[in-house]
Amino acid sequence: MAKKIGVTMEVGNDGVAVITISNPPVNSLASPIISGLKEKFRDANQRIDVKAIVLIGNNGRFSGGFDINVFQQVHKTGDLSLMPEVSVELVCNLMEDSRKPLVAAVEGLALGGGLELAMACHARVAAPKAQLGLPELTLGVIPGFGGTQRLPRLVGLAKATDMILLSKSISSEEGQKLGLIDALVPPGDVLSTSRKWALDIAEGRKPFLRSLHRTDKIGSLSEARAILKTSRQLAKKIAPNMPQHHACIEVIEEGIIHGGYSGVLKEAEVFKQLVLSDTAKGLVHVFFAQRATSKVPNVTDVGLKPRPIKKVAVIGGGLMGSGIATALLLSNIRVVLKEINSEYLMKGIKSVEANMKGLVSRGKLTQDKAGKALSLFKGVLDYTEFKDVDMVIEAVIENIQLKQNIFKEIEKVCSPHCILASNTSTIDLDVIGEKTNSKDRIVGAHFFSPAHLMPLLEIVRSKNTSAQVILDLMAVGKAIKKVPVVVGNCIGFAVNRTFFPYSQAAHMLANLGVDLFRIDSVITSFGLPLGPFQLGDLAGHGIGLAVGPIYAKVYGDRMFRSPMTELLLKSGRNGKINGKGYYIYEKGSKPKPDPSVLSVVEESRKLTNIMPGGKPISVSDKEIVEMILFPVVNEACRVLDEGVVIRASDLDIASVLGMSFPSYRGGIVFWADTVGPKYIYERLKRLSETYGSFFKPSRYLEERAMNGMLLSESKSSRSRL
Ligand SMILES: C[C@H](O)CC(=O)SCCNC(=O)CCNC(=O)[C@H](O)C(C)(C)COP(=O)(O)OP(=O)(O)OC[C@H]1O[C@@H](n2cnc3c(N)ncnc32)[C@H](O)[C@@H]1OP(=O)(O)O
Repeated sequence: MAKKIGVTMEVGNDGVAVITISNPPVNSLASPIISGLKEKFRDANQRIDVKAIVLIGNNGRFSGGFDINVFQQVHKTGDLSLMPEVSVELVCNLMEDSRKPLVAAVEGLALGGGLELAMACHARVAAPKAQLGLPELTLGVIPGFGGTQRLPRLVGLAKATDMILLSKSISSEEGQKLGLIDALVPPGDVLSTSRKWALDIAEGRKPFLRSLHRTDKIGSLSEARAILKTSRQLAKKIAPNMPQHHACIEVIEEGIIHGGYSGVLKEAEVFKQLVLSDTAKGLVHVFFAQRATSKVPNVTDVGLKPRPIKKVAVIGGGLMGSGIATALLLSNIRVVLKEINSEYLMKGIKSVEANMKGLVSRGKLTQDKAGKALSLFKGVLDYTEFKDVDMVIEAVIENIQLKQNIFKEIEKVCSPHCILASNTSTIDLDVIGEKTNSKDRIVGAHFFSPAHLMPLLEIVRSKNTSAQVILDLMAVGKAIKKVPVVVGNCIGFAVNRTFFPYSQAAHMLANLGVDLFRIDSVITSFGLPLGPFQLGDLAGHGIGLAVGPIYAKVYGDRMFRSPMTELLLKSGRNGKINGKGYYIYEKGSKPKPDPSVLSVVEESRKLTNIMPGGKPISVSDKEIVEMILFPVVNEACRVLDEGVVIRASDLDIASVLGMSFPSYRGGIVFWADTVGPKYIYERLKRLSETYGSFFKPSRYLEERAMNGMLLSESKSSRSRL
């Protein structure tokens, strides 16, 4: 059925014109909506039978904001004229300065441009629990329909900068307390109360307030300057590599100093500059890429419905198992945690409790909700409870035989429709399920540590996994607030496989004589939260040593073998777990580089003996980034070539959410396309001539570079999914 897009106006006997935005699913402000709004407001202002106006969104949602597809069009074409004129012509002139009062009837959500339209109305009536916010900075732009000016005037400068800089939305209940919402009424009364409110303004019973003209919440200039100073410090901390936060503060300041209208004009100018920034391109790409992950051919488009998953068994109460159990419990899914003895079981239970406590102490969870979640939790030592679970997630150590035995056992004790998932990060699913007759029910549920906090869930599909099982796991992933990305079966799957050269390249550079702390600092300046050495410390070097041979078996042609990890472990450094790795970890303080680790590095350098002429190489920061991340891009090319992901943008999301690759760079493939496949190919080729096959460009990269194609351009469907 075609979507009904447009703006309608109905004038009631009471003289109130109700203008309705219809653009499912979120009533985004696409170009036809904007021209429709202009037309209807003009019309309503001219008609003598209209005394007042109510603006509402169809189907219980006010508006999700400006149509983000238009940003994408602008990015593709570079044509800024695709952006309609809204801020002055529609919002200031036709709405806020209208002679007839205008009330926003807010239900569901008013985000971005949606909230900006509501703020240009002369009052706002809302239903409970509506979501209100200006999330534009997450798209690399600033609010562009006057939000930078009107929000501070309605809720105060401190709250407004907090909401805008952190893209934090609030509920209509909080909005009412702050003065953003004038009346909170039951959902069924929103329209009738709005009509009445509009007439009350028209007939002088309620004030005719124009947000942009208000000054009562702004405070004195010196107070405002103090708040903006704090905001600048916040922006520096949270977004050191992004332009929109600082730009937004400048625009807000303009309005404080020179008045709201001057602020609106500056906002429009800065908005246009930012739309075309690389940051906006990356972030808008990530917005759509994330939504694309929920479209899986032959799974989500074949009429299947997800089955309810109410009870899950988790096998193994270690770091991963307890994190997974926590994530499930937080979404009201019953969990039985199985361990092999009571000591391990107690440890697992305590970890889950500690996870909950951590969330409560950081204000992310109420004590009451933590208590409720824990009431759904049970520890067990045998399989009795498994007979009625809907899904098992195995999260034991990476040992093939152990996993094979567990799957053989659970196949017997669980019902025939129970999903059998493994949280393995490296082992082939076909091998895990080898001893069972249930290959269609076996699936990978690869969480990232800490599993109750990290947002990515890699769903690994073997050639036998059924579409229903994939769909069920996708639904569970969404229910526990993860972003599920469906990937194919190979060693390391999409994320760990793509990033396995990350630490190896770092080891190579360190063995070539580059300071390891400098490497970490260059990579964090690029935008990853942890450099490769600190990341190794966090994961624990024991794990690195254990999975190394598994990767070497299949990707041996492009491995750099460094003795550093072994030497590190020999010197008693396992990373954060035992307080000592490349860095020193002390409770309550930030990790400190440990100069004494340099003797380990020296020993490694002696053993590898790869420094040309025995002397450390000299490299720029840019070269460090290229030597660390281009091999990652190279592996991403192989992942694309082999069809391990459905589409290149899935790998972008997986890299952003699984490896914290900076979202403003759009993910690993998007970033590589920005740098240019030809440039990357040529750099890798030269590096491989100097330093060997670790850098050898893949066939996919070479083909793309030679043909002038982007890495993300899809070719024929060689997907293994
Ligand atoms: C000038 C202005 O200041 C600039 C702006 O207004 S920029 C836009 C600001 N608004 C936003 O950032 C809100 C973005 N949207 C969201 O956060 C969420 O979509 C939401 C909270 C509105 C709804 O969430 P949810 O119900 O989970 O649905 P979700 O899957 O995200 O979206 C449903 C569909 O609507 C689309 N959509 C959501 N908001 C959209 C928007 N503003 N423009 C275009 N499409 C949008 C999504 O792409 C998705 O499409 P698909 O089904 O084809 O994949």
